[in-house]
Amino acid sequence: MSSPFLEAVGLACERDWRLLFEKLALRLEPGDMLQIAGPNGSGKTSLLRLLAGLMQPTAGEVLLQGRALAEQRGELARNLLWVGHAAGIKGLLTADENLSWLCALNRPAEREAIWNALAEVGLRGFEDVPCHTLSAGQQRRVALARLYLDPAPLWILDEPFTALDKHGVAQLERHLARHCAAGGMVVFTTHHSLSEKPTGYRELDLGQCAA
Ligand SMILES: Nc1ncnc2c1ncn2[C@@H]1O[C@H](COP(=O)(O)OP(=O)(O)OP(=O)(O)O)[C@@H](O)[C@H]1O
Repeated sequence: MSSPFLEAVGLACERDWRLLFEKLALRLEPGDMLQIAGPNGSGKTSLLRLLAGLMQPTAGEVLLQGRALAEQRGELARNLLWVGHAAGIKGLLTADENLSWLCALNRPAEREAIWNALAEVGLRGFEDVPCHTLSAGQQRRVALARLYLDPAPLWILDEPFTALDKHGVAQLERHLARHCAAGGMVVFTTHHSLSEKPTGYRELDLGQCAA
């Protein structure tokens, strides 16, 4: 039997000497969408950071295609797109410049592709203005434009719906569902309840896994 795309085994996470969760297991296969739920402070962001290889677990391990994350740098960058809670956007750079350098870290993107992605997220006409002049929702949209540029199969998204208006929320829900329908995978946190759930949708409630 082949390994799952992403797997967590016996995962424990301690922060500031507090055990947030332990013995946590999960598996992700193409088409899966996993929503991490739970109260404030239950460890949702911490779990996403563990799955993205940005933090080391207190116990257990995360495997990407059967191999420990820690052993995989190039594969990780090719397979995984991380969009954190903070939009990660530099205020002095334009939307175009922000996306150029964010993409350059993994897969450089052509200017035309960047402008098309910005149009997809409703930012036509805002490509060349410094991001500090954009609203919070528009800055979030700049960060989310990466979901139209990066072919990584696994998206790990921390509170992607934050600051989006109703139309933006609906559009992002559709885009995530389409990604899963095409064989991609999404792991995300949100306090928002999805109105569109693909077949592979599951929820993991950290409130129920508290140590
Ligand atoms: N950088 C850090 N250093 C030490 N402790 C941290 C750090 N970041 C978070 N924590 C602690 O870890 C716990 C879980 O935080 P985390 O951000 O993972 O929770 P969360 O479920 O995502 O919360 P929220 O719903 O408020 O976003 C909290 O008690 C928090 O104080």
